[in-house]
Amino acid sequence: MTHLKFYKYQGTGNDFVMIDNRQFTFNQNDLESVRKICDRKFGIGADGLILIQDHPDHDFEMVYFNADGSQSLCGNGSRCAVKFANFLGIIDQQTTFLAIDGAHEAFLEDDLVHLKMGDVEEVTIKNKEVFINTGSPHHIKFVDDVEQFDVVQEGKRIRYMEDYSKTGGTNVNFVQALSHNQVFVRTYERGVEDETLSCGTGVTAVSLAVSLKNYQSPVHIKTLGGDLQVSFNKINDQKFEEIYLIGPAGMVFEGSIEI
Ligand SMILES: N[C@@H](CCC[C@H](N)C(=O)O)C(=O)O
Repeated sequence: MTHLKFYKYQGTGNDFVMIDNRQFTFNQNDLESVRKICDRKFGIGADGLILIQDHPDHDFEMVYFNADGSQSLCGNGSRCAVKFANFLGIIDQQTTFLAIDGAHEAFLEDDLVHLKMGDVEEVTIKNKEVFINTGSPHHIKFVDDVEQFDVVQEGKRIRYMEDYSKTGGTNVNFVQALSHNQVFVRTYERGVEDETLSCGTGVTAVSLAVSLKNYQSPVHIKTLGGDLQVSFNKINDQKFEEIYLIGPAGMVFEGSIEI
């Protein structure tokens, strides 16, 4: 048994167990422990687990796991990692850190984390639905009343659709237009296999998708866990640069667990 110190963070309700792993106290190949720690009945409970580690060329490295132990880019998790790195004294107000999809810049301003996402070079449209990879894969479906929509049932169906199953599946976002430049988004997340209260890479993909319907940067996004903004430079309908995911993130509690 090992005594592991952890911190619990949330970014618009997407919640994560954070571990300062600069001394390699947690074995990143121990996926059974990742799953146990994230379990809401037998562990701490979280949508994902994040390790903060030293890196020779960047301020830090963020290693992200979904609750089931799989890995991908997490936008909200990255915003929490920036706040955690600031709390640990690794960074001040701005940073460059490494994530699974490459280096990301970020800065803190007025309690919001501004996270620079990777450029997007491909937008796929099929039957009025959209697919965009923003570091993680996202299917986007427009609905009339997202509050009443069965996100879990329809999300599960699309997540395992044949087109996606060959490439590891997809996250699924359901979007309702609220007013000009505002949308309400609910997301079914792969790796959590449930709806989460918000998804950063998801709302980023949605913002780029609605720019094809003449929404302008910054797009304002309402989620069940709070409000986010996404700003971007649209080169054309396929190509986007200078993409920023902007929103709050913070520590909820800290503690230790036996693993
Ligand atoms: N919650 C995340 C996305 C995490 C990764 C996703 N579940 C996947 O496996 O693709 C976010 O805020 O971006």
